[in-house]
Amino acid sequence: MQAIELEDIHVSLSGKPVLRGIDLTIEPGELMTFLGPSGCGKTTLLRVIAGLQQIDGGTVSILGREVANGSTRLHADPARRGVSLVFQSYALWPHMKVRDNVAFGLQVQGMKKAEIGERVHRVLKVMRIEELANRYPGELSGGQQQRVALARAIVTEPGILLLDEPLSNLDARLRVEMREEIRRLHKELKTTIIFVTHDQYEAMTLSNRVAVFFDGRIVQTAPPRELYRHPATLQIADFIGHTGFQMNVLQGQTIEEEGIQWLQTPACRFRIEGGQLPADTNWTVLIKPEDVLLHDRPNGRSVTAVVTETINSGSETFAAPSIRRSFTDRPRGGGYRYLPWCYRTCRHSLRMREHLRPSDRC
Ligand SMILES: Nc1ncnc2c1ncn2[C@@H]1O[C@H](COP(=O)(O)OP(=O)(O)OP(=O)(O)O)[C@@H](O)[C@H]1O
Repeated sequence: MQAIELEDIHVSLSGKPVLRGIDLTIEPGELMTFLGPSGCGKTTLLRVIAGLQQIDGGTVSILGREVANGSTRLHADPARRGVSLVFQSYALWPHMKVRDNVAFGLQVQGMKKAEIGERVHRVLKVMRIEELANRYPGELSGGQQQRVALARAIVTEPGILLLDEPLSNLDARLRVEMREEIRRLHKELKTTIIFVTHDQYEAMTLSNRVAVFFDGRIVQTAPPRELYRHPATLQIADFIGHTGFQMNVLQGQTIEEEGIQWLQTPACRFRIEGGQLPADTNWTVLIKPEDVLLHDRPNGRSVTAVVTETINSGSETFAAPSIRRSFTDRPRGGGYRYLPWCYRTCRHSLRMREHLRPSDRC
């Protein structure tokens, strides 16, 4: 049985289509992220699953039970879907102590007092906030409030946990800590988790699978590594690149010389290995900055270039090597040709990282 099955979900808000035919299956115990630029419909889909948003078309099933159907107008109550939602704003009750905030959901369920006490204690321990039990939300830091919100969501032991950008209000360091916390929770509780974010780093480091949204549609669903290595479209390739540094995009054509097939681009040419491409066809070549390796002397397969600009971000130096000539025998015209961005991490080359300067040869 699947944890969640979405079939051809359509939602319009104020007459504007916001979800345009979403199909998605999430397996039990999966940690899936919804990733995409602002306004592409991630939160709306999360609200559809939680039951906070009616659908105009399609069906939603949770743990094998249909909970929404656009044709029959079925819309199961959010409280009866077995899901728990944590919003971007923690929405803790300010007049209640941490212990009471966490206990609230169990009280609503009519659980016995002794059992509530035991469960709350256990969850506070899991979230490592036992010592905060008697404080009010106003006496907590952002990260601590976030943990309380998560404790409140998991105390009812939901089969499915929905997290809507839960880390966006935290500073960089707390984000890393909370990410680890969510990963640990997922491992320990084996809950199905959907995590909404527009931060690709968060999506790539947290999830088993990522669903990439653009304009109300899911354009690719894949494990992070596959998404990174085999993006389905140029748009995804660009979105999943290094923040702030665009992918190098080259137009190329297949050519054949002495039985060897090459992909010729204005900057350089690539030998086609492991198969054949159709002859004399045009291709778009994507080169990730991190796949361009800098060497301080030619090695027979390298392209001679001059580094015209570098940007240092601390752990990495980005370089724009300008290629003077193609390494083919047929240079087309003189001068500079192309500026592929590349970057080096200290893992690859400490020396280059430290000594790289504009005008260094690479
Ligand atoms: N109540 C509403 N009425 C009309 N339009 C809405 C409403 N809520 C959301 N929208 C629109 O629906 C689209 C999708 O919104 P949604 O919040 O799902 O996007 P998102 O991908 O989660 O964005 P973000 O990352 O910024 O939170 C947006 O264009 C938004 O303006």
